[in-house]
Order: sequence, then C-alpha cells, then structure tokens
Amino acid sequence: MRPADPSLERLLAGWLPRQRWFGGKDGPIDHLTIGTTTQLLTGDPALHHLVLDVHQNTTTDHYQLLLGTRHHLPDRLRPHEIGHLAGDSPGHLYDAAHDPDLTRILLEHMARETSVGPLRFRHAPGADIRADLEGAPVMAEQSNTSLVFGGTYICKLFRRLSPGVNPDLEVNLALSREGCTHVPAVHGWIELEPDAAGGEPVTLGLLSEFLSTGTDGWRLALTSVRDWYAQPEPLQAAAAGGDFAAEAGRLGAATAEVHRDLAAAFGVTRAAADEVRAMARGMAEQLDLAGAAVPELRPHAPAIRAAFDRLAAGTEALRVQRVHGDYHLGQVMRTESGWVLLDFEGEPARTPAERRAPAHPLRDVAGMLRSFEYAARFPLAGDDAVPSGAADALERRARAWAERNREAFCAGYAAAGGPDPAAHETLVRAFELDKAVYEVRYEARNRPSWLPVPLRSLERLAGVQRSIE
Ligand SMILES: Nc1ncnc2c1ncn2[C@@H]1O[C@H](COP(=O)(O)OP(=O)(O)O)[C@@H](O)[C@H]1O
Ligand SMILES: O=P(O)(O)O[C@H]1O[C@H](CO)[C@@H](O[C@H]2O[C@H](CO)[C@@H](O)[C@H](O)[C@H]2O)[C@H](O)[C@H]1O
Repeated sequence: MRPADPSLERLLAGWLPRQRWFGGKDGPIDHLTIGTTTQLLTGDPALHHLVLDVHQNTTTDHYQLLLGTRHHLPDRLRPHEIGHLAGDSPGHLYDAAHDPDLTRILLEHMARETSVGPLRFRHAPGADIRADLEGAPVMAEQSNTSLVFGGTYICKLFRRLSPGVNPDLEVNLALSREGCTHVPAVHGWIELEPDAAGGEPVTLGLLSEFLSTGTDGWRLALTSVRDWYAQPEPLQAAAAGGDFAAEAGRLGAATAEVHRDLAAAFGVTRAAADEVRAMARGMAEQLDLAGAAVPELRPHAPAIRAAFDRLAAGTEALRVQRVHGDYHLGQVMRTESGWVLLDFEGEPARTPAERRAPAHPLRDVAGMLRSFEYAARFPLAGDDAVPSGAADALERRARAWAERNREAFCAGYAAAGGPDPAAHETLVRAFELDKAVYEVRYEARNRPSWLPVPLRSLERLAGVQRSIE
C-alpha cells in the first residue's frame, strides 16, 4: 500500500462520515489526506496505523484508524469493510479494530514497550501486560472505540485525536497517584511522538483494567425506570423493585470524593465575577449556535437565555477546579466495590483547551442530573411509545423518577463534602440548561431519533425558569 494513495483517500473520505464516532457530521469533508502511515504487521492480513487529516470548512481534524488489509475478507469482517482497491492493491481494506487477529498486536507492543516509526507503546510502571489475549470491540454508543481483551483489559482507541496527552490518560494517572479508588487502574498507553516542531506526544490509546463485575449506570437506571413505569397506581417509589435512589445517593458521594481528589491533584483557583459573566456569555453563544442549527430549540431560547442572564447578574466569585466535564450515567459503572468513574476526556465537541479548563464542580453534578432526566424520558421518546391519552400520566411518572434520583444524588454529594447543589440553584440551573443545549445539538448531529429526549425535558426546565422570572 502506498502511503498517500489518492484512491485510498477518496475511499476513506466516503466511509468516514458514516462512522458513529466521526465528529464532523455538521458539514461535508472538503478534503482528506493521510498524515502518517505506520505498518504494524506485514503479510496477509496486514495492519497499518493511519492518522487521517480531515479538512472541513476552515478546520483540520485528525482521526486515527487501524487499517486492515486482506486478500479474502471473512463474513465476520464484511460490516467493517472500507472498500476494495484495484490494481497493485492489497485487496480488501477494513476497520481493523474489529479484527482480533490484528488487535492483539497492540498488547504485544505495550508489553514490550516498543516503538514503531512514530508510534510509541508504553506500559505503566510495574505493569506486567499479558499479550495472549484477543480484543473485541465494546458495542456501546461511543465517541471512541474500545476493545476488551479477554475480560482483563479494555483499550480505548481515541478516534479524533487532540493535541498532547489525552485528558483521560492524564486524569486517570493523576487520580491513581492520589489513591483514588473510583477510577480503573491504568496499565498502558500508545502515543504518537511529537512532530519536528516539538510539543507533547499525542495519546492514541489507553489500556485500563476491565471492570468485569461492573454494570454501567445508564443500564442500571433504565432497569429501574422500566420497573417504575410498570408500577400500578398508586405509585410508591420506595417500594418499587428497581428503586435507584440508594445507588444515586452513593453515586453522589463517589462524585464528591473524586472532585476532592481532582482538586488535590490539579489545584483549585478562583473565577472572579467577570469570569463568571464571561462563562454565562459563552453559554449564550452556544445557545445561539445550537438554535441556528436545530430549529426545535428556538421556542425555549428566551427562558434559557434568562437563566444565563441570571447567572451573569451574580457578583459571587466561584471556586473552580479540574472536573470530569462530560458526566452522565454512561460514564459510571457500579462494581462490587462501588461506583467507578470513566472517560475524563470532556465533551467530544469542545476544544482541547475547553476540556481542560477549570470549572465549578457543580457542572458535573448538573451533567448527572440531566442524565436522570434522560433515563426517565428515554422510554417515552418514540412517538408510538406513548398511548394516546396517557401522555400526562407518563410525564408525571418521568418527573417523579427523575426528581427522586436527583434529590438522592445531590444529598449524597453534599453529605460527602461537595458544594451543596441546593445552595447554588442559579448556577446548577444554568449548567443544566447549558448541557441540555449541548445535548440537543449532539442528538441532532449524531442520533436524530433521540432528539425528543432532551427537547421534552427542556420543556420542563424552561418552564421552571419561566416560573422564576
Ligand atoms: N474499565 C472499564 N471496564 C469495563 N467497561 C468499561 C470500562 N471503560 C469503559 N467501559 C465501557 O465502555 C463504554 C464506553 O467507555 P468510554 O470510556 O465512556 O468511551 P467513549 O469515550 O467512547 O464514550 C462505557 O460506557 C462502559 O460500558
Ligand atoms: O460518552 P461520550 O463521551 O461519547 O458522550 C457523548 O455521548 C453521550 C451519549 O452516548 C451523550 O450523553 C447523552 O446521552 C446519554 C444517554 O445515552 C445520557 O445519559 C446523557 O445524560 C446525555 O448527555 C453525551 O452528552 C455526549 O457528550
């Protein structure tokens, strides 16, 4: 395979926008070039590591791809085929993240800490990595691609690359050094060496302990929600088989403990009132952008803007610190030893600087409160899911479930030493609305059939705001 083959670049430009993890779905790809190609395995099958430079409008994003080539493509790999090159080509090209025959090579390299071209494979100090395991991708709604190796490791391959050390690696290593028990152990990572201009290596992958006894919070919460919808009247939350409130309280406490350790690892600073005003202006700008892209958001815009204005009118300085940044029920796992937090990368649509920026820890709390709203409304999202005449009763149930778990989470968070959400209502509401605006845009771009979920809960949030004005 030639490094910069125009027909390969055209194939990739056609394939990329169809991938769940592609972050540039807002507009067409103007031009795609192959930045680096590194051959990790020769023969048939062969494995190449590619960094793709994707030019869209005025920006260039970099995506990582493990490209497999085979003369004959087995049926199991057909869904992952990228295309077929004629002439002196190697035959079928496919996304090798789905090929266990090839991904095991990543473990071998990390175990031996090798360097291949610009790729450097590393392991954590003292880690003894088993290289005899096969990796299969996790089937989750993901921005990246994670491979589970024999129920022992999980290797997250970052799809869109951000400059420098990925915050997920940076934060996990820092929290482990603090002795935090709410994160999985880091075993290794893969990085791209800095280019000639210098700078930091770019993180390509993160190998962590696989939490084999864990269930993700989203799945647990949905089980509880379904149980709640199946309850006969009169409703009795505490008696419901799948009540989630005690878990929500423990999750609140774990969140506060992680915030404490993040503060110890990265420090705490003060955001003066004018910085808080700038933050509120930033939220209003995002609202304008989202309203321009998603018309369904516009009816709620005045009430949302009022919440941001209210935040801007305050004179209080805020204590800010490193936070999770994209906190929701899919980012936490309940294991036999308690709640574990995952994915400290921040929101995929934000810039690397925004993701690292200190924020008030209640921003994460608001993220999780939104997630309770999501879980409560998810079963009602499809139009045919709600029988006619039942909408009001179901809306009452959704609100009751979300409210009960919001309260339990906030109580657990405050009791474990986090700033009390009840004492910062304006701030929490602004964060919640900001997250809901982000979600509307996120769903419109990535999962249009989910758009009613944040829109329905916005009707409630914006209604609360209107009643305050
Ligand atoms: N250490 C782990 N152990 C077990 N499962 C995990 C682990 N890390 C992630 N997962 C699973 O993979 C999913 C996606 O992981 P995440 O790090 O959030 O990826 P992304 O950044 O692509 O969203 C999680 O929701 C969880 O189900
Ligand atoms: O986990 P990611 O870093 O990929 O986060 C992105 O995708 C999330 C969905 O997978 C999205 O979260 C939204 O949907 C969740 C249910 O799937 C819900 O629990 C969250 O509250 C809601 O925000 C997240 O916003 C996005 O950044």
